[in-house]
Amino acid sequence: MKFQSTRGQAAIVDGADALINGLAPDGGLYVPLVFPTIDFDWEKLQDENYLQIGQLILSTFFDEFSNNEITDFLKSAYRDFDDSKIVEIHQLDDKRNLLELFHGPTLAFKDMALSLLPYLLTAAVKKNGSSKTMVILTATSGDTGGAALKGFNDVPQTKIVVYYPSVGVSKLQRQQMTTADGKNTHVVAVTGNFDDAQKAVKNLLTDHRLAQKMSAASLGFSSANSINIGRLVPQIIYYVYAYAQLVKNNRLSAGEKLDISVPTGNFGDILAAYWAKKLGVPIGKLTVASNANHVLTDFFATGIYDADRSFQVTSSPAMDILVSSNLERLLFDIAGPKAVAAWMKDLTDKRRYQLDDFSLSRLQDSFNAAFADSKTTAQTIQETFQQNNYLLDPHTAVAVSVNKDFPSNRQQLIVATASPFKFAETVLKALGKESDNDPQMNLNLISDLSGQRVPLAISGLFDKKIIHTKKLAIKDLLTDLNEALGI
Ligand SMILES: N[C@@H](CCOP(=O)(O)O)C(=O)O
Repeated sequence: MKFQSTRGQAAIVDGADALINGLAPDGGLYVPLVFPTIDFDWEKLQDENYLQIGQLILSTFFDEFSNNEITDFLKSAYRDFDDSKIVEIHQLDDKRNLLELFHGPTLAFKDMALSLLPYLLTAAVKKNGSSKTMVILTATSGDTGGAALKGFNDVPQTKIVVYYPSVGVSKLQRQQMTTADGKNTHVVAVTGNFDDAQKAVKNLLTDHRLAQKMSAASLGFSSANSINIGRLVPQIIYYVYAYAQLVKNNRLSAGEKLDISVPTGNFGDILAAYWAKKLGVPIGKLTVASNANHVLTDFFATGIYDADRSFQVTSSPAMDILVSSNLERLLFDIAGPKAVAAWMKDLTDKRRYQLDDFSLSRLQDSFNAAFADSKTTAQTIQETFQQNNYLLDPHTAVAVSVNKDFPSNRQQLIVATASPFKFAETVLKALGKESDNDPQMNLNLISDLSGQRVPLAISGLFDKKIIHTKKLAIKDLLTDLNEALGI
Protein backbone atom coordinates (compact mmCIF):
# COMPACT_ATOMS: atom_id res chain seq x y z
CA MET A 1 0.00 0.00 0.00
CA LYS A 2 1.13 3.53 -0.72
CA PHE A 3 0.99 6.34 1.83
CA GLN A 4 0.71 10.11 1.38
CA SER A 5 1.23 13.02 3.75
CA THR A 6 -1.79 14.81 5.24
CA ARG A 7 -0.19 18.10 4.14
CA GLY A 8 0.33 17.03 0.52
CA GLN A 9 3.89 18.35 0.21
CA ALA A 10 5.87 15.13 0.61
CA ALA A 11 6.59 12.21 -1.69
CA ILE A 12 4.24 9.24 -1.75
CA VAL A 13 5.96 6.31 -0.04
CA ASP A 14 5.43 2.60 0.54
CA GLY A 15 4.62 1.09 3.94
CA ALA A 16 8.26 0.42 4.83
CA ASP A 17 9.24 4.07 4.32
CA ALA A 18 6.14 5.35 6.13
CA LEU A 19 7.06 3.18 9.12
CA ILE A 20 10.68 4.28 9.07
CA ASN A 21 10.02 8.01 8.59
CA GLY A 22 7.45 8.19 11.39
CA LEU A 23 6.49 11.70 10.29
CA ALA A 24 6.36 12.85 6.66
CA PRO A 25 9.12 15.34 5.71
CA ASP A 26 6.57 18.17 5.30
CA GLY A 27 5.52 17.74 8.93
CA GLY A 28 2.34 15.90 7.96
CA LEU A 29 1.20 12.43 9.00
CA TYR A 30 1.06 9.43 6.68
CA VAL A 31 -2.37 8.18 5.56
CA PRO A 32 -3.24 5.56 2.92
CA LEU A 33 -3.26 6.92 -0.63
CA VAL A 34 -6.38 4.86 -1.25
CA PHE A 35 -8.21 3.88 1.90
CA PRO A 36 -9.02 0.14 1.82
CA THR A 37 -12.35 -1.49 2.67
CA ILE A 38 -12.98 -5.04 3.86
CA ASP A 39 -16.17 -7.05 3.42
CA PHE A 40 -16.15 -8.40 6.99
CA ASP A 41 -17.67 -11.85 7.44
CA TRP A 42 -18.74 -11.66 11.11
CA GLU A 43 -20.00 -15.25 11.15
CA LYS A 44 -16.45 -16.35 10.43
CA LEU A 45 -14.61 -13.65 12.38
CA GLN A 46 -16.44 -14.32 15.63
CA ASP A 47 -14.53 -17.60 15.85
CA GLU A 48 -11.16 -16.08 15.04
CA ASN A 49 -8.65 -15.17 17.70
CA TYR A 50 -6.84 -11.86 18.11
CA LEU A 51 -3.84 -12.94 16.05
CA GLN A 52 -5.99 -14.11 13.14
CA ILE A 53 -7.83 -10.79 13.04
CA GLY A 54 -4.48 -9.04 13.37
CA GLN A 55 -3.29 -10.93 10.29
CA LEU A 56 -6.25 -9.65 8.27
CA ILE A 57 -5.71 -6.01 9.25
CA LEU A 58 -1.91 -5.89 9.00
CA SER A 59 -1.85 -7.61 5.62
CA THR A 60 -4.43 -5.12 4.32
CA PHE A 61 -2.28 -2.09 5.23
CA PHE A 62 1.26 -3.47 4.98
CA ASP A 63 1.28 -5.65 1.88
CA GLU A 64 5.07 -5.42 1.63
CA PHE A 65 5.32 -8.07 4.36
CA SER A 66 4.54 -11.72 3.58
CA ASN A 67 1.81 -13.60 5.44
CA ASN A 68 4.48 -15.64 7.22
CA GLU A 69 6.33 -12.52 8.32
CA ILE A 70 3.13 -10.98 9.69
CA THR A 71 2.26 -14.20 11.55
CA ASP A 72 5.70 -14.15 13.18
CA PHE A 73 5.41 -10.47 14.16
CA LEU A 74 2.03 -11.05 15.79
CA LYS A 75 3.04 -14.21 17.64
CA SER A 76 6.20 -12.60 19.00
CA ALA A 77 4.55 -9.30 19.89
CA TYR A 78 1.80 -10.71 22.09
CA ARG A 79 3.51 -13.73 23.64
CA ASP A 80 4.06 -11.99 27.01
CA PHE A 81 0.55 -10.70 27.51
CA ASP A 82 -1.04 -11.57 30.81
CA ASP A 83 -4.27 -12.68 29.24
CA SER A 84 -4.32 -15.48 26.69
CA LYS A 85 -7.04 -13.66 24.74
CA ILE A 86 -4.75 -10.57 24.64
CA VAL A 87 -7.73 -8.26 25.21
CA GLU A 88 -10.82 -8.86 27.34
CA ILE A 89 -14.34 -7.51 27.07
CA HIS A 90 -16.02 -6.91 30.40
CA GLN A 91 -19.80 -6.47 30.44
CA LEU A 92 -20.49 -3.62 32.83
CA ASP A 93 -24.26 -3.93 32.41
CA ASP A 94 -26.74 -4.84 29.66
CA LYS A 95 -25.59 -1.99 27.41
CA ARG A 96 -22.03 -1.07 28.33
CA ASN A 97 -19.00 -3.17 27.40
CA LEU A 98 -15.51 -2.28 28.55
CA LEU A 99 -12.76 -3.15 26.10
CA GLU A 100 -9.83 -3.92 28.41
CA LEU A 101 -6.62 -3.09 26.60
CA PHE A 102 -4.34 -3.20 29.62
CA HIS A 103 -3.16 -6.80 29.84
CA GLY A 104 0.21 -6.09 28.23
CA PRO A 105 3.61 -5.56 29.84
CA THR A 106 3.07 -1.94 30.96
CA LEU A 107 -0.66 -2.13 31.76
CA ALA A 108 -1.89 0.39 29.20
CA PHE A 109 -3.38 0.25 25.70
CA LYS A 110 -0.10 1.53 24.28
CA ASP A 111 1.27 -2.01 24.61
CA MET A 112 -1.16 -3.19 21.92
CA ALA A 113 0.79 -1.35 19.23
CA LEU A 114 4.15 -0.84 20.89
CA SER A 115 4.68 -4.58 21.30
CA LEU A 116 4.27 -4.89 17.54
CA LEU A 117 5.96 -1.73 16.23
CA PRO A 118 9.55 -2.94 16.86
CA TYR A 119 8.90 -5.97 14.63
CA LEU A 120 7.30 -3.89 11.88
CA LEU A 121 9.99 -1.25 12.01
CA THR A 122 13.04 -3.50 12.07
CA ALA A 123 11.56 -5.59 9.25
CA ALA A 124 10.96 -2.38 7.25
CA VAL A 125 14.60 -1.34 7.74
CA LYS A 126 15.74 -4.77 6.58
CA LYS A 127 13.39 -4.63 3.54
CA ASN A 128 15.01 -1.37 2.53
CA GLY A 129 18.45 -2.96 2.76
CA SER A 130 19.54 -0.35 5.30
CA SER A 131 22.20 -0.96 7.93
CA LYS A 132 21.30 2.17 9.89
CA THR A 133 20.51 2.15 13.59
CA MET A 134 17.06 3.64 14.12
CA VAL A 135 16.74 6.26 16.83
CA ILE A 136 13.14 6.12 18.00
CA LEU A 137 12.04 9.49 19.36
CA THR A 138 9.12 9.44 21.76
CA ALA A 139 7.22 12.11 23.64
CA THR A 140 5.01 10.86 26.43
CA SER A 141 2.51 12.15 28.89
CA GLY A 142 2.92 8.94 30.85
CA ASP A 143 1.92 5.70 29.14
CA THR A 144 3.59 5.71 25.72
CA GLY A 145 7.05 6.13 27.28
CA GLY A 146 6.93 2.97 29.39
CA ALA A 147 5.42 0.91 26.59
CA ALA A 148 7.95 2.14 24.01
CA LEU A 149 10.86 1.41 26.37
CA LYS A 150 9.53 -2.09 26.95
CA GLY A 151 8.82 -2.78 23.28
CA PHE A 152 12.20 -1.58 22.03
CA ASN A 153 14.20 -2.85 25.00
CA ASP A 154 17.56 -4.03 23.59
CA VAL A 155 16.11 -4.50 20.10
CA PRO A 156 19.21 -4.66 17.85
CA GLN A 157 19.86 -1.65 15.61
CA THR A 158 17.56 0.62 17.64
CA LYS A 159 17.94 3.30 20.28
CA ILE A 160 14.85 4.35 22.14
CA VAL A 161 14.66 7.95 23.37
CA VAL A 162 11.83 9.07 25.67
CA TYR A 163 10.94 12.57 26.85
CA TYR A 164 8.39 12.84 29.65
CA PRO A 165 7.04 15.83 31.61
CA SER A 166 8.82 16.11 34.98
CA VAL A 167 5.47 16.94 36.63
CA GLY A 168 2.20 15.01 36.32
CA VAL A 169 3.04 11.37 35.56
CA SER A 170 1.97 8.75 38.13
CA LYS A 171 4.48 7.12 40.50
CA LEU A 172 4.21 3.87 38.62
CA GLN A 173 4.58 5.48 35.19
CA ARG A 174 7.71 7.31 36.39
CA GLN A 175 9.12 4.11 37.87
CA GLN A 176 8.53 2.22 34.62
CA MET A 177 10.47 4.83 32.67
CA THR A 178 13.30 5.66 35.07
CA THR A 179 14.16 2.00 35.70
CA ALA A 180 14.27 0.97 32.03
CA ASP A 181 17.50 -0.99 31.87
CA GLY A 182 17.91 -1.74 28.17
CA LYS A 183 21.35 -0.73 26.88
CA ASN A 184 19.63 1.17 24.06
CA THR A 185 17.46 3.40 26.28
CA HIS A 186 17.74 7.15 26.82
CA VAL A 187 15.11 8.71 29.11
CA VAL A 188 14.85 12.40 30.00
CA ALA A 189 12.38 14.27 32.19
CA VAL A 190 11.64 17.64 30.60
CA THR A 191 10.72 20.87 32.30
CA GLY A 192 7.66 21.34 30.16
CA ASN A 193 4.46 19.54 29.37
CA PHE A 194 3.64 16.81 26.82
CA ASP A 195 2.93 19.37 24.08
CA ASP A 196 6.41 20.86 24.50
CA ALA A 197 7.97 17.40 24.34
CA GLN A 198 5.93 16.39 21.29
CA LYS A 199 6.83 19.62 19.49
CA ALA A 200 10.51 18.99 20.23
CA VAL A 201 10.21 15.47 18.79
CA LYS A 202 8.51 16.76 15.63
CA ASN A 203 11.19 19.43 15.22
CA LEU A 204 13.95 16.84 15.57
CA LEU A 205 12.24 14.50 13.10
CA THR A 206 12.07 17.22 10.44
CA ASP A 207 15.48 18.86 11.08
CA HIS A 208 17.25 18.37 7.73
CA ARG A 209 20.73 19.30 8.97
CA LEU A 210 20.44 16.89 11.82
CA ALA A 211 19.20 14.20 9.43
CA GLN A 212 22.38 14.63 7.34
CA LYS A 213 24.57 14.35 10.42
CA MET A 214 22.66 11.27 11.50
CA SER A 215 22.95 9.68 8.09
CA ALA A 216 26.71 10.22 8.05
CA ALA A 217 26.85 8.31 11.36
CA SER A 218 24.64 5.55 9.93
CA LEU A 219 21.72 6.61 12.13
CA GLY A 220 18.12 7.44 11.21
CA PHE A 221 15.12 8.78 13.11
CA SER A 222 11.70 7.27 13.59
CA SER A 223 9.00 7.71 16.22
CA ALA A 224 7.07 5.50 18.62
CA ASN A 225 4.23 8.00 18.99
CA SER A 226 0.92 7.53 17.23
CA ILE A 227 2.08 9.96 14.57
CA ASN A 228 3.75 6.79 13.21
CA ILE A 229 1.42 4.75 11.00
CA GLY A 230 2.92 1.66 12.65
CA ARG A 231 1.21 2.69 15.89
CA LEU A 232 -2.19 3.32 14.35
CA VAL A 233 -2.77 0.26 12.20
CA PRO A 234 -2.25 -2.23 15.08
CA GLN A 235 -4.82 -0.24 17.07
CA ILE A 236 -7.49 -0.99 14.45
CA ILE A 237 -7.19 -4.72 15.22
CA TYR A 238 -8.85 -4.49 18.63
CA TYR A 239 -11.93 -2.69 17.33
CA VAL A 240 -12.51 -5.41 14.72
CA TYR A 241 -11.87 -8.12 17.32
CA ALA A 242 -14.23 -6.43 19.81
CA TYR A 243 -17.03 -6.22 17.27
CA ALA A 244 -16.58 -9.91 16.37
CA GLN A 245 -16.58 -10.91 20.05
CA LEU A 246 -19.75 -8.91 20.75
CA VAL A 247 -21.43 -10.79 17.89
CA LYS A 248 -20.18 -14.08 19.32
CA ASN A 249 -21.56 -13.18 22.79
CA ASN A 250 -24.94 -12.18 21.29
CA ARG A 251 -24.50 -8.59 22.40
CA LEU A 252 -24.77 -7.56 18.74
CA SER A 253 -26.18 -9.15 15.64
CA ALA A 254 -23.88 -8.99 12.62
CA GLY A 255 -24.26 -5.61 10.92
CA GLU A 256 -25.85 -3.88 13.94
CA LYS A 257 -24.21 -0.56 14.81
CA LEU A 258 -21.93 -0.22 17.83
CA ASP A 259 -21.15 3.12 19.53
CA ILE A 260 -17.62 3.58 20.86
CA SER A 261 -16.35 5.95 23.58
CA VAL A 262 -12.62 6.57 23.88
CA PRO A 263 -10.56 8.43 26.51
CA THR A 264 -8.73 10.82 24.22
CA GLY A 265 -5.40 12.63 24.33
CA ASN A 266 -3.33 12.50 21.17
CA PHE A 267 -6.38 11.29 19.17
CA GLY A 268 -4.66 8.10 17.98
CA ASP A 269 -6.94 5.59 19.67
CA ILE A 270 -10.17 7.19 18.51
CA LEU A 271 -8.76 7.75 15.02
CA ALA A 272 -8.07 4.00 14.86
CA ALA A 273 -11.78 3.45 15.68
CA TYR A 274 -12.72 5.88 12.91
CA TRP A 275 -10.49 3.99 10.50
CA ALA A 276 -12.10 0.71 11.61
CA LYS A 277 -15.43 2.28 10.65
CA LYS A 278 -14.05 3.37 7.27
CA LEU A 279 -12.73 -0.15 6.71
CA GLY A 280 -16.27 -1.49 7.12
CA VAL A 281 -16.91 -2.24 10.81
CA PRO A 282 -20.55 -1.26 11.61
CA ILE A 283 -19.79 1.57 14.02
CA GLY A 284 -22.30 4.27 14.96
CA LYS A 285 -21.17 7.32 16.92
CA LEU A 286 -17.66 7.79 18.22
CA THR A 287 -17.42 9.72 21.48
CA VAL A 288 -14.31 11.76 22.21
CA ALA A 289 -13.89 11.81 26.00
CA SER A 290 -11.55 14.47 27.36
CA ASN A 291 -10.42 15.59 30.80
CA ALA A 292 -10.10 19.21 31.99
CA ASN A 293 -7.83 19.87 28.98
CA HIS A 294 -10.99 19.95 26.88
CA VAL A 295 -9.70 21.56 23.73
CA LEU A 296 -11.30 18.76 21.69
CA THR A 297 -14.71 19.11 23.33
CA ASP A 298 -14.73 22.78 22.39
CA PHE A 299 -13.47 22.01 18.90
CA PHE A 300 -16.21 19.50 18.10
CA ALA A 301 -18.81 21.98 19.39
CA THR A 302 -17.56 25.12 17.63
CA GLY A 303 -15.09 24.16 14.89
CA ILE A 304 -12.49 26.34 16.60
CA TYR A 305 -9.35 24.55 17.72
CA ASP A 306 -7.89 26.78 20.38
CA ALA A 307 -4.71 25.49 22.05
CA ASP A 308 -4.03 28.94 23.49
CA ARG A 309 -5.25 28.13 26.98
CA SER A 310 -3.74 27.09 30.26
CA PHE A 311 -2.51 23.52 30.52
CA GLN A 312 -4.06 21.51 33.39
CA VAL A 313 -2.28 18.73 35.27
CA THR A 314 -5.11 16.27 35.98
CA SER A 315 -5.73 12.86 37.52
CA SER A 316 -5.63 11.33 34.02
CA PRO A 317 -2.12 12.42 32.97
CA ALA A 318 -1.90 10.40 29.75
CA MET A 319 -4.64 12.71 28.40
CA ASP A 320 -3.03 15.98 29.51
CA ILE A 321 -2.57 17.25 25.97
CA LEU A 322 -3.59 20.42 24.16
CA VAL A 323 -2.29 19.62 20.68
CA SER A 324 -3.79 16.31 19.56
CA SER A 325 -1.63 15.21 16.64
CA ASN A 326 -3.87 12.60 15.06
CA LEU A 327 -6.76 14.99 14.61
CA GLU A 328 -4.82 16.00 11.52
CA ARG A 329 -5.54 12.58 9.95
CA LEU A 330 -9.26 13.05 10.53
CA LEU A 331 -9.19 16.56 9.07
CA PHE A 332 -7.42 15.21 6.00
CA ASP A 333 -10.26 12.76 5.56
CA ILE A 334 -12.95 15.43 5.58
CA ALA A 335 -11.18 18.32 3.86
CA GLY A 336 -8.01 17.17 2.05
CA PRO A 337 -4.35 18.26 2.17
CA LYS A 338 -4.66 21.94 1.20
CA ALA A 339 -7.07 22.74 4.01
CA VAL A 340 -5.04 20.67 6.48
CA ALA A 341 -1.80 22.45 5.58
CA ALA A 342 -3.48 25.85 6.11
CA TRP A 343 -5.06 24.84 9.44
CA MET A 344 -1.77 23.39 10.73
CA LYS A 345 0.05 26.57 9.73
CA ASP A 346 -2.49 28.58 11.73
CA LEU A 347 -2.00 26.23 14.66
CA THR A 348 1.76 26.82 14.57
CA ASP A 349 1.51 30.58 14.02
CA LYS A 350 -1.51 31.48 16.17
CA ARG A 351 -2.13 28.37 18.30
CA ARG A 352 -5.63 28.16 16.82
CA TYR A 353 -7.53 27.45 13.63
CA GLN A 354 -11.16 27.46 12.58
CA LEU A 355 -13.05 25.01 10.38
CA ASP A 356 -15.63 26.03 7.79
CA ASP A 357 -19.25 25.08 8.61
CA PHE A 358 -19.35 22.20 6.12
CA SER A 359 -16.26 20.50 7.60
CA LEU A 360 -17.61 20.98 11.12
CA SER A 361 -20.96 19.42 10.26
CA ARG A 362 -19.16 16.41 8.73
CA LEU A 363 -17.24 15.93 11.98
CA GLN A 364 -20.40 16.26 14.05
CA ASP A 365 -22.09 13.57 11.96
CA SER A 366 -19.59 10.99 13.21
CA PHE A 367 -18.47 12.26 16.61
CA ASN A 368 -19.78 13.26 20.02
CA ALA A 369 -17.43 15.04 22.39
CA ALA A 370 -17.56 15.98 26.07
CA PHE A 371 -15.27 16.12 29.10
CA ALA A 372 -15.11 15.11 32.74
CA ASP A 373 -13.00 17.03 35.24
CA SER A 374 -10.98 15.31 37.98
CA LYS A 375 -13.84 15.57 40.53
CA THR A 376 -16.34 13.90 38.18
CA THR A 377 -13.72 11.32 37.29
CA ALA A 378 -13.27 10.42 40.98
CA GLN A 379 -17.06 10.20 41.46
CA THR A 380 -17.28 7.87 38.46
CA ILE A 381 -14.58 5.59 39.91
CA GLN A 382 -16.49 5.44 43.20
CA GLU A 383 -19.94 4.95 41.64
CA THR A 384 -18.76 2.23 39.27
CA PHE A 385 -17.06 0.39 42.11
CA GLN A 386 -20.18 0.58 44.28
CA GLN A 387 -22.73 -0.19 41.58
CA ASN A 388 -20.83 -2.57 39.30
CA ASN A 389 -18.07 -3.87 41.57
CA TYR A 390 -15.51 -2.86 38.95
CA LEU A 391 -12.44 -0.72 39.53
CA LEU A 392 -11.78 1.83 36.78
CA ASP A 393 -8.53 3.65 36.20
CA PRO A 394 -8.95 7.45 35.90
CA HIS A 395 -8.66 7.52 32.08
CA THR A 396 -11.33 4.88 31.59
CA ALA A 397 -13.43 6.68 34.20
CA VAL A 398 -13.36 9.82 32.04
CA ALA A 399 -14.82 7.80 29.16
CA VAL A 400 -17.41 6.05 31.34
CA SER A 401 -18.52 9.42 32.66
CA VAL A 402 -18.70 11.10 29.25
CA ASN A 403 -20.46 8.09 27.72
CA LYS A 404 -23.43 8.84 30.01
CA ASP A 405 -23.82 12.28 28.41
CA PHE A 406 -24.96 10.67 25.14
CA PRO A 407 -27.84 8.26 25.75
CA SER A 408 -28.33 5.78 22.91
CA ASN A 409 -30.23 2.57 22.24
CA ARG A 410 -27.16 0.93 20.79
CA GLN A 411 -24.61 -1.30 22.50
CA GLN A 412 -21.76 0.79 23.89
CA LEU A 413 -18.07 -0.11 23.73
CA ILE A 414 -16.04 1.94 26.19
CA VAL A 415 -12.31 1.66 25.79
CA ALA A 416 -10.54 0.80 29.06
CA THR A 417 -7.11 2.15 28.32
CA ALA A 418 -5.19 1.45 31.53
CA SER A 419 -5.22 -0.76 34.59
CA PRO A 420 -6.27 0.74 37.95
CA PHE A 421 -2.97 -0.61 39.35
CA LYS A 422 -1.16 1.96 37.25
CA PHE A 423 -2.88 4.82 39.06
CA ALA A 424 -3.23 3.27 42.49
CA GLU A 425 -2.98 6.52 44.49
CA THR A 426 -5.64 8.31 42.39
CA VAL A 427 -7.99 5.33 42.56
CA LEU A 428 -7.58 4.96 46.33
CA LYS A 429 -8.26 8.66 46.82
CA ALA A 430 -11.40 8.44 44.67
CA LEU A 431 -12.63 5.63 46.93
CA GLY A 432 -11.96 7.74 50.02
CA LYS A 433 -9.08 5.48 51.12
CA GLU A 434 -5.73 6.71 52.34
CA SER A 435 -2.75 5.73 50.30
CA ASP A 436 0.49 4.55 51.81
CA ASN A 437 3.87 6.23 51.31
CA ASP A 438 5.11 2.92 49.98
CA PRO A 439 3.74 2.54 46.41
CA GLN A 440 3.98 -1.25 46.64
CA MET A 441 1.51 -1.18 49.55
CA ASN A 442 -0.90 0.77 47.38
CA LEU A 443 -0.74 -1.95 44.73
CA ASN A 444 -1.64 -4.47 47.43
CA LEU A 445 -4.57 -2.29 48.51
CA ILE A 446 -5.86 -2.15 44.93
CA SER A 447 -5.46 -5.92 44.75
CA ASP A 448 -7.55 -6.39 47.92
CA LEU A 449 -10.25 -4.04 46.68
CA SER A 450 -10.50 -5.44 43.18
CA GLY A 451 -9.95 -9.08 44.04
CA GLN A 452 -7.36 -9.16 41.22
CA ARG A 453 -3.76 -10.14 41.85
CA VAL A 454 -1.07 -7.50 41.33
CA PRO A 455 -0.15 -8.04 37.65
CA LEU A 456 3.07 -10.00 37.21
CA ALA A 457 4.27 -7.33 34.79
CA ILE A 458 4.79 -4.89 37.68
CA SER A 459 5.85 -7.24 40.43
CA GLY A 460 9.17 -6.03 41.85
CA LEU A 461 8.99 -2.79 39.85
CA PHE A 462 9.48 -0.61 42.92
CA ASP A 463 12.57 -2.60 43.93
CA LYS A 464 14.29 -1.85 40.64
CA LYS A 465 17.25 0.50 40.46
CA ILE A 466 16.57 4.01 39.15
CA ILE A 467 18.81 4.43 36.11
CA HIS A 468 17.56 7.55 34.35
CA THR A 469 17.72 10.73 36.44
CA LYS A 470 18.30 13.37 33.78
CA LYS A 471 16.05 16.44 33.82
CA LEU A 472 16.44 19.03 31.06
CA ALA A 473 14.85 22.12 29.57
CA ILE A 474 13.38 21.60 26.09
CA LYS A 475 16.01 23.92 24.61
CA ASP A 476 18.77 21.53 25.78
CA LEU A 477 17.36 18.36 24.22
CA LEU A 478 19.20 18.73 20.90
CA THR A 479 22.63 19.06 22.54
CA ASP A 480 21.83 16.17 24.86
CA LEU A 481 20.72 13.99 21.95
CA ASN A 482 23.85 14.77 19.97
CA GLU A 483 25.93 13.75 22.99
CA ALA A 484 23.91 10.60 23.59
CA LEU A 485 24.32 9.56 19.95
CA GLY A 486 27.96 10.63 19.77
CA ILE A 487 27.41 12.86 16.73
N1 LIG B 1 -1.20 9.59 25.88
C1 LIG B 1 0.12 9.56 25.50
C2 LIG B 1 0.63 10.75 24.78
C3 LIG B 1 1.30 10.31 23.53
O1 LIG B 1 0.35 9.69 22.72
P1 LIG B 1 0.67 8.74 21.53
O2 LIG B 1 -0.47 7.80 21.49
O3 LIG B 1 0.80 9.58 20.36
O4 LIG B 1 1.96 8.03 21.80
C4 LIG B 1 1.07 9.05 26.56
O5 LIG B 1 0.61 8.39 27.48
O6 LIG B 1 2.25 9.26 26.46
